[in-house]
Amino acid sequence: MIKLFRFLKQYTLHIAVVIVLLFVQVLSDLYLPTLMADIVDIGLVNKDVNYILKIGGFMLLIAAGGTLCAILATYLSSKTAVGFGKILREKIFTKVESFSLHEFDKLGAATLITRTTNDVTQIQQVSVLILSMMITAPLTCIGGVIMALQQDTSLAWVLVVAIPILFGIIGITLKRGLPLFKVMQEKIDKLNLVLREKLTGIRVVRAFNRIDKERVRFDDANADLMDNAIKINIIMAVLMPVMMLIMNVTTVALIWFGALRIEAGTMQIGSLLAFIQYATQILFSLLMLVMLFIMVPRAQVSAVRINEVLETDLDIVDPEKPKLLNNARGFVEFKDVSFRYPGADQPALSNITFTAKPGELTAIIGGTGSGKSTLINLITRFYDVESGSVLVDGVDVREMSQKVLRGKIGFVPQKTVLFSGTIAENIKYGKEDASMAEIEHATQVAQATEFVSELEAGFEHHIAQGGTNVSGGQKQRLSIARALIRKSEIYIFDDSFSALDFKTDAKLRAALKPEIADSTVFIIAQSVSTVMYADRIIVLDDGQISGIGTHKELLNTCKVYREIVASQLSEEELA
Ligand SMILES: Nc1ncnc2c1ncn2[C@@H]1O[C@H](COP(=O)(O)OP(=O)(O)OP(=O)(O)O)[C@@H](O)[C@H]1O
Repeated sequence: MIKLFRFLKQYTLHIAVVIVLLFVQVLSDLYLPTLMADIVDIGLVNKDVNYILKIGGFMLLIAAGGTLCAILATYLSSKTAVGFGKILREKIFTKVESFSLHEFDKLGAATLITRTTNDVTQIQQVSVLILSMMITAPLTCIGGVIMALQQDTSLAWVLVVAIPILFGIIGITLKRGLPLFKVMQEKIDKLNLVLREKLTGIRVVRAFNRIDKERVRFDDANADLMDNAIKINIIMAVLMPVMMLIMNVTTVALIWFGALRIEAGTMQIGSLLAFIQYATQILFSLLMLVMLFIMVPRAQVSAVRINEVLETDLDIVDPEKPKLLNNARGFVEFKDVSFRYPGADQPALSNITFTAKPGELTAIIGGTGSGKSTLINLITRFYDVESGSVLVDGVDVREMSQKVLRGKIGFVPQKTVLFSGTIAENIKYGKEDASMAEIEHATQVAQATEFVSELEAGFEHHIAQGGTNVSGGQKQRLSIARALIRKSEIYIFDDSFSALDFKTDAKLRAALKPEIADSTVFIIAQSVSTVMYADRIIVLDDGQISGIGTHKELLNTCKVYREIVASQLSEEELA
């Protein structure tokens, strides 16, 4: 957790003020019992009303000052902790944003969400405790012992007995409680994972009548979390009364033995009362330390989880001195590229070499899992090559800034993603400052105008989270419009026409042609009719290029292509 405290730098002044305020508060708390003893032993014994009023008034002032310090300290420490939480969430979010797809896959969305929310909250809560108790508890404890001994040394043995018992109980609590606290976050993670999967896959869950099974899965995770929380609560439920019992027994012992000393004339009543108050303060401060000992380890688990995110070595980073690109606009070149997903035995792509120029349409075809999307992911630098190089405008993509690279690309992913917001906002996602005319034009080319104009709110129609309130084909067209509005040098359509009917597909491709005529275009498609007019068709088979050329050339030279064609086109079309 100490590592995380480096983010508290901007709150240094706040923390310093809190320390001073708490110091003053503790001093005032420690001074009050002594004053009270004076009132009893001097004021009451001598029936000196003036003295009682004077010291009483002084006590009121001191108490008011202490309270004011406590309020201010609590306000500042809460402000610091909340600010700390905000900084941590920002840091995690920024880091996660720079994750490569591999790092996302490794950690998973569910735990990233828990770490950004629940784990940060743990740290936030414990920071308030640390800020107040780390100062107050030890200071009160040490100060209390000194002040108590000043009142009477012979009763100190009662504390000498009580404190080790208290420490014994703290030890047992920590031994039993710590493992439970440590797994708490993992159990919350598990619950989030199940919940997330269930909610995102709700249609499949329903279609396959798996609601009951999924409920059991959720209930298991939920009950597991509850069981753990109950075990923790049982420990806490036992701990508190036991601590109170020790405190009360200590008080009774002090009164008992103090009374004997008073009777013997070796102690005054005021001193006993003050001693009892100091003993209570000492034991309470130890109780606060226990709370700290309980909370800190749990927050420590959260801190480790947060640090794990913050310290993740990024696979894909910008070079220190990104190369500037020459005037070329959209040249893409693969030079003997091989790539393997982390942990995979077999490479997903092997020895891929080709060049694509502006004005050219390159189509990629191949069976499922042949590496088509992987090839595209290397152009956008979602992953880095294992060997060889991918060049854009003559520069290795690893040597240019990711922002510049992706600024050149209009990408339509295989799995369409829309964000909650209006249709216009979703299209503008491709170009923030796009005018209404540009939005309308992109929509027109993507063949989405008709369905948008049929909507009551038109471009202001609200897209639900995940784009669930539009059809698959409509989503695809909006996602194409979003890419087109960028006027990119390189366009990538990853199986982007699959949800369109034949007529819309033909109309869209005709409208698309002039729009992307000067760009380098990649189309991944399963159907021969989509790829047959391409300038270059790359036929992938098991991660390798089994043929490259035009439709005609491949019919003569590539067996795999001929098989794909034969499975899709009729004899007449083939002829
Ligand atoms: N994130 C990943 N981690 C590990 N292996 C992966 C990952 N993504 C894809 N693969 C594997 O890499 C190979 C190529 O996958 P890719 O998605 O590129 O195929 P594709 O040709 O686009 O398939 P499809 O037409 O079904 O979309 C497959 O064997 C796949 O299982």
